Amino acid sequence: MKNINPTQTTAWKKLKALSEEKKEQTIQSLFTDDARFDKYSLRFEDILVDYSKNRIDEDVLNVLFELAEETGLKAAIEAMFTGGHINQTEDRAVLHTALRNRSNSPIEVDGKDVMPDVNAVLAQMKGFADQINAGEWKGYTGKPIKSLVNIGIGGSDLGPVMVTEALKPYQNEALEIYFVSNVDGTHIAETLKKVDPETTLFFIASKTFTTQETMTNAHSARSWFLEAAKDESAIAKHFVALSTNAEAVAVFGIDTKNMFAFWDWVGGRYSLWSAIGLPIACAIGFDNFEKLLEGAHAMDNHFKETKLESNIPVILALIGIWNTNFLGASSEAILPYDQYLHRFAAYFQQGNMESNGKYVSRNGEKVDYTTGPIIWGEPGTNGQHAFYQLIHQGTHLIPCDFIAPAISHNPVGDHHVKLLSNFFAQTEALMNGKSLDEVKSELNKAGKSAEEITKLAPHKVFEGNRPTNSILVKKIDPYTLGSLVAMYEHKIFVQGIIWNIFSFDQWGVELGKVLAKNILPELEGDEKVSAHDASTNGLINAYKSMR
Ligand SMILES: O=P(O)(O)OC[C@H]1O[C@@](O)(CO)[C@@H](O)[C@@H]1O
Repeated sequence: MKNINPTQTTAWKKLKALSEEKKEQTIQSLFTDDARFDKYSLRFEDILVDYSKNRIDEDVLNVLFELAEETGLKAAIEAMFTGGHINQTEDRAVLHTALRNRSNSPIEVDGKDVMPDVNAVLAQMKGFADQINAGEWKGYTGKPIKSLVNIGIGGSDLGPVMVTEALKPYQNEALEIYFVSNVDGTHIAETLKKVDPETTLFFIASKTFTTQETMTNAHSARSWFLEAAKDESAIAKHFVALSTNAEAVAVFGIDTKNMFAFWDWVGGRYSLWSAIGLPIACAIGFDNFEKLLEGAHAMDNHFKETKLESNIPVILALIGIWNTNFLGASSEAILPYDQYLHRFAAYFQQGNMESNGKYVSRNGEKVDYTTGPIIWGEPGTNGQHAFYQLIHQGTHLIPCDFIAPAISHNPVGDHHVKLLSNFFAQTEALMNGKSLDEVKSELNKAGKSAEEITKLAPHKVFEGNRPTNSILVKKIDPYTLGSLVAMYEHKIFVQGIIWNIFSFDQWGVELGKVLAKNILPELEGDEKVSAHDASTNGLINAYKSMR
């Protein structure tokens, strides 16, 4: 893989010049004819991606593709899919694509084809999920399992949460699924109120099986369970482990035959396709989990095989770079017009920000350009009543991805057409805005006086020219969701390559954890602490005086 400072490339310098040359250009002015939609939208099976409402034209896009070429994107894609150790700081391959490699073509890591192991775990997951769904997995009193509790955090939580919420229409109604992630005792306490130890199965989901929150919650769940079951032999019927760390699983007291393994070349935030996805497979059935894998695999093939100019993840990534590095955006909003997708943005907060929230480049130097954006978002239409004021009339440029299904799982009355009318209207409004003349004319028609118009008009003008992508899918089903998630994963990958950063480690999460471990024992007893700065000492001592 190349190791190029992107700002040193010819393309970057050209883009800089273009951004200067075109700084007065508006999106609206680019819609000189109807051809623009056809030219700047792409169809991938049941997914339509319309990127025409961006501040891009042919000049800009062509140079963005040159940037991708100059930074060695094609070779980087090949390196990932073929098991190269592209996660260089951890000396690991990055092969979440192997987990959904439905072609079963060999993929080697360090000379060994990983597909037999991948398929063995998938078979183990199928066997288990089928038993759970058939009510054949019995608890210690012989009752079938009816409550699933996943205990995990970060990538061991966000993916299963997002997918089971997104695919709730496909969930086995005989099963309830809960997720505990926060070490705050409230999370486990409130969850355990809802379940019965005789009919509850716990997934202890942790790649490392060392994460403080997860192990604390797991031990609390174990204690709660044994208060009822008494006999430790019952653990085997109610606890399974999803991990790469068999030794730690055994130490916890879970039989390793109840362990569903995955491997160090699966990043936590890319792990929902692995054993971490077992609660998904149990909740929606293994057949639907397989469709999720198939949808992601189809997008993998698109990403791997399609020329840059028609490659959806590449285009989304390049437009993101244009917005971030040349138009000054620092965040991106993901706005799904689908209530079932209410955790979709949260999932990609980790997926994107833990991957590209880096300020040191692949050659160990501090970058002199912006890298990963802040990702945020809420479902539409709720966001319209919360933060769209800023998106429309704030001082920040916030590129937005609008996502919507053409078909709802809940065709209640005229709800869906109203939802979609807002989905279509918002990107139109963000692009076209409303001019001062239009505002004055409206106020005039409303009978406002000249003085009132003068006072009010400036506040009612919408500058517009705010970039958006519209992603319209036929329906949020397992296959389509798989494709959508993979699409965003590959967008993140492309941006990491161009920004010349390592997207698959996460050293930035370590310092806080270490300091927390140092402080933990200091919170015992009543003696004052003085080992820290005045603020941290002050806070800890105030806490001690309050409790
Ligand atoms: O799955 P595990 O090993 O318990 O890690 C949980 C999460 O913690 C991290 O912050 C890494 O420490 C995320 O990258 C990861 O998804």
